[in-house]
Amino acid sequence: MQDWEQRAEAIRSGQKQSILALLEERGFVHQIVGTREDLDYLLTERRVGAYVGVDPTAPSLHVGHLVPFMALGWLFIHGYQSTFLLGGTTSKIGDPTDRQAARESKRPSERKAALANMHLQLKRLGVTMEAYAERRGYAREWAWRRDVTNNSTWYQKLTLSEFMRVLGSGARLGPLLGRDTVKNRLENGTGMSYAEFSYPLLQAWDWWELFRKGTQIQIGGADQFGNILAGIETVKAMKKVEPVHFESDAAFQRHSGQTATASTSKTPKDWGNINEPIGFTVPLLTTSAGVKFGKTAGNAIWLDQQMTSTFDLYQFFLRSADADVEKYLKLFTFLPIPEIQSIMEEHQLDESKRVAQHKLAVEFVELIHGVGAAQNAQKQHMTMFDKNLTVDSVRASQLEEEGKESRAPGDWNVQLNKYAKPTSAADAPSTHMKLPRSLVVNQSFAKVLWSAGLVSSRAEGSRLIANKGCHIGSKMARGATTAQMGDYLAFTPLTSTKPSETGNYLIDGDLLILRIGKWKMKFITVISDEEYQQAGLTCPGWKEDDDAGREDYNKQVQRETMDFRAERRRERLERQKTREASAGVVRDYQMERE
Ligand SMILES: N[C@@H](Cc1ccc(O)cc1)C(=O)O
Repeated sequence: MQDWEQRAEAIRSGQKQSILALLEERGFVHQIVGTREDLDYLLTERRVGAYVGVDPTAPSLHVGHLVPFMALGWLFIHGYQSTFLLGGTTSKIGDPTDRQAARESKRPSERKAALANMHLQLKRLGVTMEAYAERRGYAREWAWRRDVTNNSTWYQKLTLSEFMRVLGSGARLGPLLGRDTVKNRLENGTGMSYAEFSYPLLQAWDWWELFRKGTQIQIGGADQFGNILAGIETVKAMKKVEPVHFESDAAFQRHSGQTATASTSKTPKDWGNINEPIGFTVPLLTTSAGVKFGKTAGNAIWLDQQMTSTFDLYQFFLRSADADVEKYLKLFTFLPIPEIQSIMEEHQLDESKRVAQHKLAVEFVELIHGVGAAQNAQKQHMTMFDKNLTVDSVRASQLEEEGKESRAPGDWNVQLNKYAKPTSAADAPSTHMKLPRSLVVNQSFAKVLWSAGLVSSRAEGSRLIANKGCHIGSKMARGATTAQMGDYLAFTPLTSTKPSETGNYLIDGDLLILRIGKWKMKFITVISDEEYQQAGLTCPGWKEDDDAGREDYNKQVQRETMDFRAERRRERLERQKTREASAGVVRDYQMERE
C-alpha cells in the first residue's frame, strides 16, 4: 500500500508515466467508456481490478484475442488484479452485437470441448505471460494476481428472483432498445430472441459479480463498446439496490468523509467517480492490406498448438508487413518502447532481412508457448529459408517434429472434439506433414496441393500452378566433388505436368518439398496408405476418414435424438401424473362437498 501511494504520488507530480498513458502509447486504447480523466485517476489512485471476457464460440483462442489480453497483461504486471472471464453461460446465447442473425447453436459436446480447451488455454496463457514478463524484467511481486473464472459459476446458483431484484428493477429498457444491433434486427425483420436481447444484461451481471470484489474496469474488443456501456449503467443501477463497499484503501477512506492528504494535488470533489465502473475498448486490428488481423486466406491463426503449429505461428508474424510490424511489437510484446525503436532502426537498414518481424515472431511464440518453443521455431525458420538448405536438415527437422508429437500427448491441450477440430488440412497449417502414397503418386499436382492443405480446391491448385505460384524443391549439385553433390535444395517453378510424372518429383522416393509464394513451405513425407490409416491421419481427399467421421457424427445425432425422445417421454408421463393427481384432488374436493 505504501509503494502504491509513492507510485501514485510520482504519477501525480508528473515524474512517472501513468499506466493509462503507457497503454495509450502502445496503442491499446481505442475508446474509453467514460472519461479519460476518471479512468486515469482510478488507475492511479487505486489498485483496482480489471477483466476481459471471451465466449468460447470457437474451438480455440486465436491471435486476435491477444490484444485485449495484453492490455490486461500490462495491468497485471503492474499489480492490478486481472481476471480472464470465460463465458460458459453467455456463449450459450451468443453475443448478438453486430450480428445479422442469431448464431447457430452448437452441439453440446462441441460447446463443452471448446469450453474446456479455452479454459486450459487461458490458464496456460496466464502462466506463460507471467514467465515472459519476468524474463523481460518485470520482477514478480506479491500484488500480481490473476484469475480465470467461468461465468457459469454464478449462473448455476443465481435465482431468477435475485436477478430481478438486483438487476431487473434498475436496468432501463430505453438504452437497450436503442442499441444499433437491436434496432437493425427489428427493422430488417429478422427480429431477435429474448435471450439475445438479454445478452448485455448477463454481461452486466458478470461485471457485477466481479465488481463487488474490486473489478471496476472492463476491457473489450472494439465491438464491445455498447456492452461495456450497458454494463456501466446497469452496475450503477445495481449499486443503488445493493450498496458496494470496497476494501478500505486510502483513496476510499479519503473519499468517504476524510479530506485529501496534503501531498495530493486533487481536491476532494474530484473523488467523485472513484467508486464507479469504467472501461475501455482496444482497437480492431486490420493489416495494412485491409485484412482482419489474425486471418490468413480465411483461416484464423490459433493459439492451440495442434491447430496452428509454433512454426506457423512464427511464420504468421514473420510475414507481417513492414507497415504493421512496429504496431504489433507494441501490442504483442513486453519490450520497452526504446528497445522497439532501436529494433525498428536496425530493421530499416535492410528491410529484406525482416529483423523486426523475426523479433516479433520469436517474442510472440515465447509469450504463448514458452521460450523453448520460440527458439525452436526460430531455428527452424533460419534453416528453412536459408539459401543453403539441405535435404539432411529437412529430414532432421522432420524427425524432430515427430519426436515432439509422440513426446507431448497434449499435456495442455485437451483432446478436441472431432468436429471442433479444423475441417481441412488448410485450417491447420503445419509445415511438416505426411500424405498417403495413393494421394500423391499418379495424382495431378493440383490435387496434391489440395490434399496438402495449400489450396482450398483443386481448381485453385491449377490456377496457382498456371500462375507459377508453386515451387518444387529438388536436389541440386553445387559442390565440385560428387560427395557434395545432390545435397542442397533448389526451388524451381512447377509447370503443369501429367499425373504420371508426379512421382518423379519425390526426393529419395518419399519426400516432397513445396513452396508457395515466398514463405509458405510444406515438407511432405509420403508414407504407405496402411501406415497413414493406422496413424489415424486425415486430409482432403482421404475418403476412409470422411466416412468414419460421418458415421461417428450420425451415431452422435442418433444418440441425442434418442435422449430427446426419452426426455419427451418422461415429460409426457410427468404430465399424465400431474393430470391424474389433480383429477384426484378435484374428485376428493367434490366428494367432500357432496
Ligand atoms: N461479449 C463478449 C464476451 C464476454 C462475455 C462475458 C463477459 O462478462 C464479458 C465479455 C464478446 O463477445 O466478445
